[in-house]
Amino acid sequence: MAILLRRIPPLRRTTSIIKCISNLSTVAHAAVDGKQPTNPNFQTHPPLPSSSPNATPNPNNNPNTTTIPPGFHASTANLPIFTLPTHITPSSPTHLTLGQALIHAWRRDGIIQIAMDATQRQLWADAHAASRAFFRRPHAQKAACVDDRSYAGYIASGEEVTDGVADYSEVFTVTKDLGVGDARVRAGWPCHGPCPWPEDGEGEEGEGGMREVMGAFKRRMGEEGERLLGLAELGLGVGEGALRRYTRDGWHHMRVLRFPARTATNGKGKKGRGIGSHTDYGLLVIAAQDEVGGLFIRRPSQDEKFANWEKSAAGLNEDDDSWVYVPPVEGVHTVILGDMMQYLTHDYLKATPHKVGLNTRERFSVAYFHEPSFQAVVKPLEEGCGGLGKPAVNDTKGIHYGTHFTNMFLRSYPDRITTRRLLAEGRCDLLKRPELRTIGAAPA
Ligand SMILES: O=C(O)CCC(=O)C(=O)O
Ligand SMILES: [Fe+2]
Repeated sequence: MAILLRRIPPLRRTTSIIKCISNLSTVAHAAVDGKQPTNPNFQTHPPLPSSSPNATPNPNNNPNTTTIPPGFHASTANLPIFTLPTHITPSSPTHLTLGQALIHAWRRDGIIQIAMDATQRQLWADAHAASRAFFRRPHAQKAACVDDRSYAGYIASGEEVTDGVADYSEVFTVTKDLGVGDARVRAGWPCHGPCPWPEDGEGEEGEGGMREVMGAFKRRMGEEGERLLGLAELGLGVGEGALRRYTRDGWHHMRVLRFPARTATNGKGKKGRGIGSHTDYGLLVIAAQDEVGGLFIRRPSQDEKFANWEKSAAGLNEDDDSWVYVPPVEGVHTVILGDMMQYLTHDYLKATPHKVGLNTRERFSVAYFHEPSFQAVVKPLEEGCGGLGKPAVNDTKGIHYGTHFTNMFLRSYPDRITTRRLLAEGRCDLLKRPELRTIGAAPA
């Protein structure tokens, strides 16, 4: 189906200062924006095809401003919904056009929506139910789900810190589930260890438990992540595998999140703030949210410069008015970009700053992070690839993803047992070892 080329609806005002932006076509968008995000170092990317395969306008067509959390002033996004093919064929003109449309949408909006298929809808329903059941457990049971080698497991409301302020999110993090016998765990690799599932030690067989449900959800998200990267390679014109070479043995992880109602917090954070403004670390963040609403993003802008791997982008512009509210749309995943995508593409695709506000009711979401391997040294894509042109910085050293991930988790969880053990045992030094830099590292 085609993206409809239509006139932008007039800006509508609701009781609060909510602007309605239609993102249904490049032409319409340019009318709002007046400009496409550009980097003077790069050639202009081909324009978004006016009719793009596999993209439908949001059937709501009226962006749902009614779910915006109280106290927030923001535009409301009305994003097209893309449908992904089951397999990517690099020689397919249709897939090329779709890849270009995705790249354009990310550069324009900072976020895209992907239609869930029937299996994904079921997996999300199961994950949502398992999440509700987990967070309903007594605090002592949840708090027991920690491990001092990995960052997997429970994070209480107020335990995570973004830009020095406690987040009200309550989280169950899923990282690669590695037993204590695993060679990497035995060698003390930072962040490597078991995932402490709530059903462990409860004598259940595990069927239908959190491990199984979240595992199935995560695997399916992983397939979607690979398809999206395949399409992104086509859309960027960077050659098959230019992005996916990093995701072999990817350090994919997931955050299962609950946000309390704004009136039901424990007082450790800031009123109405669920998670502060931040960018995430890797390539893609694929997320599902329930019907409550709370996610805000910032669209890419030439005026906003940040590089989270050099200097924390957390808290950036958190309280200004230029945020875009992403209303929940049933049956879609949203996909935003992470730091490594920004670095790889020399800022052509920027990491998407986002934050979460607390609503009048509790909210549940799951964010899946499609990442490079922990051992990957990520290098900017080569000069001359597709529309990328000349890198802004001649950077040949690259970024070791495992180090970036570890730094981000040390910063977010200063008091966690995992952080204390990691620092006490001086295990960050291991991150420099050649066996932790086996993908994309310069030959010794
Ligand atoms: O809840 C959401 O929609 C986003 C959560 C998020 O930003 C995160 O977990 O990093
Ligand atoms: Fe995030």
